[in-house]
Amino acid sequence: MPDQLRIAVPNKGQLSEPAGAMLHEAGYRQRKDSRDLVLVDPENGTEFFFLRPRDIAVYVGEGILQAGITGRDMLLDSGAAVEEVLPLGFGGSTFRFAARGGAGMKVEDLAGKRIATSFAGLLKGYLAERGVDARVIHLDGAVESAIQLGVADAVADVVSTGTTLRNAGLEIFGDPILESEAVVIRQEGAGDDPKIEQLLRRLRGVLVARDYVMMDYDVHAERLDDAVALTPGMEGPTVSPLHREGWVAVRAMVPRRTAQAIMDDLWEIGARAILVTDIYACRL
Ligand SMILES: Nc1ncnc2c1ncn2[C@@H]1O[C@H](COP(=O)(O)OP(=O)(O)OP(=O)(O)O)[C@@H](O)[C@H]1O
Ligand SMILES: O=P(O)(O)OC[C@H]1O[C@H](OP(=O)(O)OP(=O)(O)O)[C@H](O)[C@@H]1O
Ligand SMILES: [Mg+2]
Repeated sequence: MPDQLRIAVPNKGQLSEPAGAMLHEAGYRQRKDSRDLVLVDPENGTEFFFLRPRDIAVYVGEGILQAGITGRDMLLDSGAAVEEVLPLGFGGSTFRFAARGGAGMKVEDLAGKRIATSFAGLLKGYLAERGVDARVIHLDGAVESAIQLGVADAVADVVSTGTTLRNAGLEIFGDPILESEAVVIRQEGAGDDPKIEQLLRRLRGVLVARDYVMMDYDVHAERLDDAVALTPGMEGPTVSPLHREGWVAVRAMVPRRTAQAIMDDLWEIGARAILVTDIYACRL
């Protein structure tokens, strides 16, 4: 079926489960068995290919698959002809330098040193941009052992909580090399594709449904302007008359993160019957 949309999804690792969950929330079928390599979703005219996150940019860059989900760090490391089209808000990490604890190493000290990493392309690009002449030692993983074992003087690695580096007796130094998260990628310069646009609209809908809640409340009409200032909504809140004289009902989307604080403020201006509900899905 030539007009099927073909999408690459991480088959394992940190991005696999959250990527599957997000696609599921966006209305796509997801695999039941984590060993499945392909999943056909005929209702949505889409095929999902489960691949190593590191390889996804290659498949998309070669034009074999029309879009993929991978980490921004992996996309930049690959050097493939792909572009980021939508950040997805999970798989967040930073890519950082680290050295032996107490060594007090600085980025300027890296000249002439050996730096171990699994992201050689990304690191070489960063060093070249800053004119730092260091030797990059490319390892497949477990980079945090490289200093202890004497193969490198510093490492550049993925950091989330920092526990892995700390446990290896290493200390972060310098500014973050990169802030990464899971992203949707497409081939560079690929033209408009209505099926991709639909996928992106669905995923944006999931992001909004995760980040926002629906708030309903009643307030005296005299305080409506103050209330609207607290809950401006997307295009302005819906305001409906209430049977009770002088009162109105208001409905607006608000950020989930600040919902409790907004309820406190609404209460202060006399709003009552304040209700918050989840948004199951949306298209803005
Ligand atoms: N602890 C973490 N927390 C959040 N995101 C992470 C973490 N570790 C890695 N990532 C991100 O997840 C993406 C994929 O990394 P992952 O570690 O799953 O792949 P990998 O290292 O190639 O696979 P494996 O760990 O199975 O060898 C990268 O973009 C990375 O930034
Ligand atoms: O800062 P932290 O919270 O400790 O997380 C960072 C670690 O997580 C990832 O490892 P992963 O579990 O993917 O194992 P890997 O080394 O096999 O990639 C990454 O490669 C770091 O080593
Ligand atoms: Mg890993």
